[in-house]
Amino acid sequence: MLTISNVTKHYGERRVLDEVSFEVGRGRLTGFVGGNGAGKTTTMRIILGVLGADAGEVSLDGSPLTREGRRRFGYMPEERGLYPKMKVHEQLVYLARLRGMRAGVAAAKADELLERLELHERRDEPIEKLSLGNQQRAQIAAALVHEPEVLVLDEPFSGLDPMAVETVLGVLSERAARGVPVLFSSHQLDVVERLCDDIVVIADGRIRAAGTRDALREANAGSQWELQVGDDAAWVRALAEVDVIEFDGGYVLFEADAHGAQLVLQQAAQRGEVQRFAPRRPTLTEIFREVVQ
Ligand SMILES: Nc1ncnc2c1ncn2[C@@H]1O[C@H](COP(=O)(O)OP(=O)(O)OP(=O)(O)O)[C@@H](O)[C@H]1O
Repeated sequence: MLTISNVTKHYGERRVLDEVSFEVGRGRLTGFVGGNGAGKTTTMRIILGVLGADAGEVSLDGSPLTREGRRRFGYMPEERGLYPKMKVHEQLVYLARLRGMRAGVAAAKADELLERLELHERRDEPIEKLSLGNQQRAQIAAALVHEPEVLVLDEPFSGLDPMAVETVLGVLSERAARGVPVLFSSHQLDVVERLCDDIVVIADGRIRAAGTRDALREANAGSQWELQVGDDAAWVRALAEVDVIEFDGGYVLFEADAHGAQLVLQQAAQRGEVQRFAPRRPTLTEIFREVVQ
């Protein structure tokens, strides 16, 4: 497990990270979300050791990270930075070799990844000749080619079309399934919500929420409820204890306290078949709005 403990960072007088703590579990995809300037890139750079923290610690399985340990990390930086004139495959092999991989293994890994990321036909083209989406895939390949033990990716999905998002997600999920902690930042909350096991929300340099997706949705569930009955549910609108938000035939979304919700359930059961009754879980976008305020 990758553990970030009480990391604080200042730029001049400005505190851009304030006691940031969270964990990235093995075998899990963890989404790191926050608005522009929230502190995601700074945190990731500190994890990678590219930037020093003023205070706090990053450890892997309980041991503080060393320079040597970080060589086994895979990082896709925000500023990207492959060599524009170097051919895709050649570049991947070069990067893998820098991390100590033998030439033959590096070449095989590069081919395998290019195949997997559907970039194989471009293997001998210089990076600068690729479309932006394909450059992005090459960047992802560069972060993965040396079989890293930990993966940290800054906005890996930005600029990818929906098919490419699925392809990249497949590759990252495979790595996670092999026990690699995977942390990636994203502005695309719908993508994070769909893809991630765990979510970390940062705003103004402070962690506002962290945990499994389901636990976050549970914890931030308000007082909204959903009812689906076999017959018409118009009667719910007449109850004083309830505010109906949405109504469509047998479906009602309403707001009520626990007592009001029980009343609705009892009446629904007396009237006929209850097909579904549950608190409504908020979407990640709603949670995000709530916790960053
Ligand atoms: N080198 C620097 N010198 C001074 N301030 C910096 C520097 N790098 C980042 N900052 C500031 O630190 C804060 C956090 O920036 P950071 O890049 O970590 O945010 P982010 O969450 O990655 O944002 P984005 O989603 O826009 O990339 C911002 O207010 C930014 O202006």
